[in-house]
Amino acid sequence: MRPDPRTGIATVCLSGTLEDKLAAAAKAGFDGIELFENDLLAARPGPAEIRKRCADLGLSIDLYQPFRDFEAVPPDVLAANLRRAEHKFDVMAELGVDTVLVCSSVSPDAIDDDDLAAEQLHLLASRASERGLRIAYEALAWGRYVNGYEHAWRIVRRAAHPALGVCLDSFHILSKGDDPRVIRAIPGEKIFFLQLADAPTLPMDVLQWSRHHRLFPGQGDFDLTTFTGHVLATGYTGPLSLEVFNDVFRQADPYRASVDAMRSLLALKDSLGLLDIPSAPASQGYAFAEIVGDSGLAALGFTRAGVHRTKPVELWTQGEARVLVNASGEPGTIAALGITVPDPTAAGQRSEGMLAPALSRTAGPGEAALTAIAAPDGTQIFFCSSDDWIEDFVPTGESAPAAGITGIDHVSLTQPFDHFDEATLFYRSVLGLEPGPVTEFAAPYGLVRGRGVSGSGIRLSLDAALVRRGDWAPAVREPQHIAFSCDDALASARALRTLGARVLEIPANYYDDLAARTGLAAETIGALQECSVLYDRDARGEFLHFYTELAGARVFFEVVQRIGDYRGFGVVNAPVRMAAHHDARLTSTQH
Ligand SMILES: O=C(O)c1ccc(O)c(O)c1
Ligand SMILES: [Mg+2]
Repeated sequence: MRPDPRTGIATVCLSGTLEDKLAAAAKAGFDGIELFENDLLAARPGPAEIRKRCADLGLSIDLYQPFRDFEAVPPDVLAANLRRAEHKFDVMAELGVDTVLVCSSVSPDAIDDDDLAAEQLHLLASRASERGLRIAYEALAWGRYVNGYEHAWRIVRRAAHPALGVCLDSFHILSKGDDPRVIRAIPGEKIFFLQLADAPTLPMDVLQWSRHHRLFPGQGDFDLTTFTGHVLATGYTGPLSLEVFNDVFRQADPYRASVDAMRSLLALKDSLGLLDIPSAPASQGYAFAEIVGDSGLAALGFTRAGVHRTKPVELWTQGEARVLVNASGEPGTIAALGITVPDPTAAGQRSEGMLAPALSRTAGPGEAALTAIAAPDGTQIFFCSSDDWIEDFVPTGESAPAAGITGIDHVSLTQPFDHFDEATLFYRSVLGLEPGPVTEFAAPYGLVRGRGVSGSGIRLSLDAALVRRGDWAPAVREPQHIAFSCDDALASARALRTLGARVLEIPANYYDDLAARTGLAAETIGALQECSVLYDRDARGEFLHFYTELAGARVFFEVVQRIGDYRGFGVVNAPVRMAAHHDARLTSTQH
């Protein structure tokens, strides 16, 4: 195995005072930091004291940043810039940091002349090296003349000073679509620093994109595994350091954000084969989903198959679908998911390696001891091997008429907006689920962002309200739901009605539009409408689905039929579903 690179995080990623940021980064296990100048300027302790604070916390200060608008300027500006630099060098000496990031100029004073830039950077590097310091030159994607890393490297090569190298920042390189393979042509010892950031693909101004929408690796659309692989292939031995400007992270609890950040580097290292932990479990699907409170599952054709030996929990089954109904806990929530994996111990070790909080469980004598972890939204995830856990339930011998439900298709978990990206990365890194595309839609009370994460037998749909809501929107959290699979949605909808289930009624307007949109035969539309079944299709197949009204305070059920290889979740229909649920909620509270 290759040597394990050190980890770093820029203080600009985190919220709070500099002291808060340092404490959080150290507690999350980072080896070092990039000290962002503004964080130093606003701090009460002086540079020497900060140096000591970092040393006490076991953090090295790996980079001082940024130094702006230095190169390729007229002589009078150069003199002022060198004066400015000497002052920074004094501060760096006190801090005990040896590398300063110089980002490419955005100044109107700058001149489009690589020779001049090289000459002046050479001068700066000589001044730095007299004091044992180094200059890492970074091309900002919006630099006035230098805005690509190959250009920055050409200038560094031309300057030919041992104290001058490049700083590579994945955002500036990948946001512009530059080819990262050329990195391999740079000698590792000339890469003085590596900054890592992911981002969603957004067709917008690159400066705004960079300053507000960066994400930790694995949360966005960039391929950071390949990118980092190129950098490590050069022999680069510096830290993998995160530089993520993100409005949400900058308001978040800095420790929680630091753990999320550290998880992103662990997952990145894992994807590069640099981590010695078990790989993500090859799950075989849902063992169970657990809800709290009265569920109305009987009307869905479920049988109360067992009662737990020691806990107030019932096992309800239909086909391969198994739902645990827990009488204790916060009513109307999805409390837990059970996932069948080949090796629960290995899955637990991986979870621990990815910083997932382990839950301690009390198993009675002879009961299955399940490995459990907590997802960011508090949902408990149990790793089950085979179906041993079912032995914990005493069979009731009851049986009830079924409604064609065959299993659990997916579970939809509503996320607090601020933890949406954290949740995606959590499921990706801990369970190996692959995120699908991000979708956004206008729901009755605002925009909602949704994203599916799925892999071997497990599908989760995550969604979050896009902006914080004011007084107008109802003060309820969006409900969560379990979607069951079936082979014939129309037949199941009819069976459920017969059993007395409250199927969510869909307005006629929806079916008018559906006819126009799909060209489905009138009889088909009529049957869908009669059963309040919604419809979607993609290039791979079709999707028929319907919903129940809210069963508890925050839980409802969906029944879905996938035809062909349809991979989505019927997101186009979500606004209609949400409006219908809201209607149903109003109607039930008025009665
Ligand atoms: O947005 C900026 O100004 C900025 C500063 C320093 C960096 O390393 C960077 O990538 C961007
Ligand atoms: Mg940068």
